[in-house]
Amino acid sequence: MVFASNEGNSEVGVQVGEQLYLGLDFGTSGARFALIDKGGTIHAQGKREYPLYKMLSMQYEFSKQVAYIKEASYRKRKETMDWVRSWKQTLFLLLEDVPFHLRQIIASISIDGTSATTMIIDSTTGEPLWRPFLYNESCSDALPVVKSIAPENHTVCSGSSTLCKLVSWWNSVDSNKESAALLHQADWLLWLLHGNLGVTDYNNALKVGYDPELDSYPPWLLSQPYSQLLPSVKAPGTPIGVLKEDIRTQYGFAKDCAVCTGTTDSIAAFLAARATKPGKAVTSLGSTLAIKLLSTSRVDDARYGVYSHRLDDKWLVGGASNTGGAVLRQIFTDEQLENLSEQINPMKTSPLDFYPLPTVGERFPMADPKMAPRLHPRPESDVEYLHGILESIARIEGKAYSLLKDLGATQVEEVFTAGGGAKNEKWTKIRERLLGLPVSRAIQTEAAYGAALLALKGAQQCAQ
Ligand SMILES: Nc1ncnc2c1ncn2[C@@H]1O[C@H](COP(=O)(O)OP(=O)(O)O)[C@@H](O)[C@H]1O
Ligand SMILES: O=C(CO)[C@H](O)[C@H](O)COP(=O)(O)O
Repeated sequence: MVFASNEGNSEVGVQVGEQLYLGLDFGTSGARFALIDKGGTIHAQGKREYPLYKMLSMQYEFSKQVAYIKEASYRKRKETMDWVRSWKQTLFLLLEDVPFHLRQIIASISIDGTSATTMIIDSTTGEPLWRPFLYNESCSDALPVVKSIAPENHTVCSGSSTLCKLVSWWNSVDSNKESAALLHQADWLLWLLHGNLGVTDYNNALKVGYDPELDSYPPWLLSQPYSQLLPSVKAPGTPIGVLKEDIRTQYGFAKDCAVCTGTTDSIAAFLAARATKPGKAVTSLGSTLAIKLLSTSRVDDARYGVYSHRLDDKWLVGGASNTGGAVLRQIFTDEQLENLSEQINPMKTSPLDFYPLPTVGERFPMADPKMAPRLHPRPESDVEYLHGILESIARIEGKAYSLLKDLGATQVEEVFTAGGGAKNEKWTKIRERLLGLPVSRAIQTEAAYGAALLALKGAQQCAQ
């Protein structure tokens, strides 16, 4: 646990009667919180790695001859991560990390999670009926069915979409369908706090097929038998209820502490950067590379993994590549990254041409579940190797922004960086050289800060 509080730091004292707003970010490799006041000053922040809980999972294999077999042909039991237990534990550890004396004046809470991380739960108890489908998992078995019902190149026409995960589950089980419901990771964590099942936000709902322009699920989706599992959709930062009484008393939060709808991690990172003009963009260099460009025009094209999230009256056009920090972490420790980066000349072009992926499969700017990582030949020098990887990831970023322009989005004119990679100044310079644009570290680089801004938005709605 890394914990920072501004306790004792006089200039961030809390004024009498002042209230604070808590944002929680459940990212790929860990979770964080940020506690802010209405002016955006941070009063406390912290992070937790996910505890590693293992569980035996039923690995269903299907007969290749029968598309929708009623019974699994055989089952393998293998050890797998118990994400549900890990996320739940992390949520309450983060609440414990919030300074006790500040909890009483927290007016609202919001949470962001990884996009398309899909949970099938019991609609009465909220308990999971199945293991979660993670954000980058591809359920391509469902793709033909999804493509047969959705408009051509719709956002859901990707194996990693929430809808493909829902259809894959629906076609692989025979029981529990009538009592099942779908939630996203952030929705389920928020439910643990407020207790009202079946609510999501229009950012998380995008990849199950929600249309943020119509502000509804489209008819082609509502006519499907599994549409009964879909949650109701509200704008991000909408108050859903207040903190459950048992949690409130156990942790010492205020009686009317509101719990508000959340968003996805890369949208929260965009909100944190507070980029408000079309043409401004945020690249989240976390475990993945997620791009969000503020555009006056909407662009959706699943052939390239491009989709548009709604942000009030504009569009956040972009996508998420599987390249990014996860590949770096497979090869280097954070300390090695720091030391090796120091020795890189960012003005020198690396001759190495890689496509860094942590495993097979890419989502954006090419949607290719079979794309293999390319990280060889590895040079003798680790400095040159890291330089080649950073430059190759920057080239992918450049291709992504060019693609968005070619597809009709507002031309990018400035890029802010969020996520763990934002601290790497040499990487920033490499990216600036390749993008030919101003690239800088966002003032606030943590998605948790964006989630806290959503909590602030929700509290202001409560006050109206
Ligand atoms: N100095 C650095 N240069 C480049 N990448 C870094 C550096 N330090 C950490 N990272 C990368 O940042 C990533 C973690 O960023 P973070 O935003 O916490 O990820 P996430 O929220 O997606 O789990 C790691 O994958 C790590 O490789
Ligand atoms: O890569 C990811 C996890 O970090 C998510 O896919 C990322 O959140 C992108 O999804 P969205 O654009 O819907 O936020």
